[in-house]
Amino acid sequence: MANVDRHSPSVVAPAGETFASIITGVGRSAVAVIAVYGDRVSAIVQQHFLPATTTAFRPGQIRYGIWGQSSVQGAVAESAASELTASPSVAEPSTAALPIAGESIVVVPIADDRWEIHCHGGVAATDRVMDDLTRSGVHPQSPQQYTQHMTPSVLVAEAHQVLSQCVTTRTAAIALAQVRGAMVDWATGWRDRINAALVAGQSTSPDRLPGDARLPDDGRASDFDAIRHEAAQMTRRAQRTVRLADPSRVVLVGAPNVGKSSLVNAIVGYNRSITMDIAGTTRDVLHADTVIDGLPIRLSDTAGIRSSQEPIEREGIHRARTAASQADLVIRVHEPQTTFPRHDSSMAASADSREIDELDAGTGGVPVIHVMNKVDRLADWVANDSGTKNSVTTDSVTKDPVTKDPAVIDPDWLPTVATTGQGIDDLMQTIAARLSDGLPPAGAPAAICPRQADVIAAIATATELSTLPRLIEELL
Ligand SMILES: Nc1nc2c(ncn2[C@@H]2O[C@H](COP(=O)(O)OP(=O)(O)OP(=O)(O)O)[C@@H](O)[C@H]2O)c(=O)[nH]1
Ligand SMILES: [Mg+2]
Repeated sequence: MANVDRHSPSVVAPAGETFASIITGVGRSAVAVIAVYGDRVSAIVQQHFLPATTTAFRPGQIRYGIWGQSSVQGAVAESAASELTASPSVAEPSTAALPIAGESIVVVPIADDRWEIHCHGGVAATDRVMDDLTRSGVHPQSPQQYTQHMTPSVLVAEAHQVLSQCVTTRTAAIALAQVRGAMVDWATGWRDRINAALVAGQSTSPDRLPGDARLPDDGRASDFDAIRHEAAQMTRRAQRTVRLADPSRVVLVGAPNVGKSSLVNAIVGYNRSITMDIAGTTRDVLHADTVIDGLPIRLSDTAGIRSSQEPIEREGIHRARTAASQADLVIRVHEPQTTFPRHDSSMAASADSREIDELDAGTGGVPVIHVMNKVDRLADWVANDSGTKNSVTTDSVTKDPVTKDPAVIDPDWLPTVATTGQGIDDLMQTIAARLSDGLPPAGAPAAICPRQADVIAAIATATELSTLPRLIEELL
């Protein structure tokens, strides 16, 4: 979580006072961030923090160490405090602050007057740090009061709001980068550059379109392309970043009995869904929340898709389609029997495959991971069927039923056995990797609410350089 942005909005705390505020949602996240700000922040934090290394504290560092109650109280601590405050940017760590029973934490000096303490997100750990700070004369404040102390920026206020709702370190890190000013810096940087370009270009051709080969490149065209390119990238990511506090929606869909519920149970590690060797077991959309690789995820198990006249099953299938079409990621589950079917020209079989085709069409645009479940049955299925009109050869399967031999399974499909856990780690890693594709890199600007996403989308599609300063002001 501790990625530092070079430039960050400064705090405006009353002279002589120091404040602390838990800026992540207490008990919601695995890691809590406590902002400490004001004149004496450096001295006070060092009364309690013993860093792992003894180099001087500098803004922008990430320092690991132990948080423990200081054995030094009163006048000694105060005198150390005033010395350190005199030259905070070259402060030597206080060796006087010896921890008694310490807890591993991270301290990040953001600026001379604003540090962050990253500790365990539980109530006990945050209470302890806040109590120690309060005893050292720090005034506890709510996140709202903290935001009021920040240099007024609607972007930072919005980021605080989102940060306090994030439940995992990965998502909180994205919001924290915005609290530290990633988006503010992006917007102000571009505003200054574009204003300069507009002033410089006033005497030439201010309405020139970017990339217009007939006009000489005076730098404005490439600036215009570059900001729109960056905004377009943020717009693509906005689908996910405007919902940082919510889990990613991962929906399992496929024909009945392929093992969707069994896969959900294998991923979450407990029997969330009923599984049974009867097609049509799951009737409604069932959710299970989990965290994979630091990402909050809501897995949705759904009814198997087939042609059915039964009203409850039909409604379940309708809900499955809707969930899949609104997903961040679809896990399309197959099994050997449905993937390599015997030639069955019955009305029922073709009606079922029409339903499945419709499902696949309805999830067009949503990223999909294909899973071949029940690969333990692959050899049996083909062997029992050898000599019939099956579409795979027995030879290619019996050699190694779990192989990703293209003759057996599409190489991009993940083989699993939900009932034994085989392939589940791979599946979870693939889910995390696909969801991470849509997230910004550490410290990058991100549109973290619909208002920001709308303005960024307008910047991405702007047709004239001269409209950008107004849009950027709107964002700020
Ligand atoms: N051999 C084998 N059996 C499996 C595997 N995965 C699931 N099963 C079994 O297949 C049957 C159906 O599994 P479910 O998880 O209920 O299938 P589903 O896709 O949720 O079925 P519906 O809810 O009816 O759509 C159960 O008896 C499971 O124990 C697997 O990888 N190998
Ligand atoms: Mg099921």
